[in-house]
Amino acid sequence: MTSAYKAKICGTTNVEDAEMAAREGADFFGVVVEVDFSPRSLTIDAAKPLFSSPPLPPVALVYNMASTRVETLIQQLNPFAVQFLSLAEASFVTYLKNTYPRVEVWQSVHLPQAGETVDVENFQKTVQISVTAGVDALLFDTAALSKGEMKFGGTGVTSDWDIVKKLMDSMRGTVPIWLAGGINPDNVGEAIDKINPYGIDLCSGVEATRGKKDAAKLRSLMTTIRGKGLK
Ligand SMILES: O=C(O)c1ccccc1NCC(=O)[C@H](O)[C@H](O)COP(=O)(O)O
Repeated sequence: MTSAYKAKICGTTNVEDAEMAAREGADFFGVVVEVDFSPRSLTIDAAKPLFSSPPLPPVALVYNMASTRVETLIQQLNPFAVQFLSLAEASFVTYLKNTYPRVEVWQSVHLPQAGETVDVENFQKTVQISVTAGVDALLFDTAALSKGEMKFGGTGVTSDWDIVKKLMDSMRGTVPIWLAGGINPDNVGEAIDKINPYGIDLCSGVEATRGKKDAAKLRSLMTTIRGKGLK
């Protein structure tokens, strides 16, 4: 039996944390690759040990990476999926799907933090373009300012879950939709109850220190996720 909700432990920087995520029952781990605004980012070379014999399907996250570099990443790391933090061109998504059929293409969509205005229609259009282009999954995350810089992920900040629900409900049944942004062991139950996503993606909410995961937080998170239903 597996949990009804998937869990992806992201911003993984070392093999020990990937193994810990697997032991605690997560389904995927994510590695941020060559993203300058992320303190958890690794170069392709530094990421190789995490991808060489992974304990879970590994996802490589990229932001505005040149298309040739994305192909180098795929050839050198052989990820389960490439997750675009910036909007991938529809033609590039189609090209990747045709050229590397075993690699999934995931697209992050960043909403402002809770309390800020959201152009829902515009988000719906963006998301529809990605789905039509053939992405395998969508991740609704939060973009937020930190120390004067806009960060597209790893913020530890939630977006407006009522708006996420509205967006998600309008896309339900197209591709799996993940919820990310400021989720932690204390609010994951409420997030699942409210949004009913395909899966939960999180990073800072299960860290002991920046870039290092915490076994107790991971266990607590996974206990709640598993308690939300079995299939
Ligand atoms: O972890 C980072 O530093 C990071 C930076 C830029 C993009 C993504 C990043 N992390 C990976 C993720 O996809 C996170 O799980 C997601 O953004 C949610 O992060 P958090 O709010 O910290 O749970």
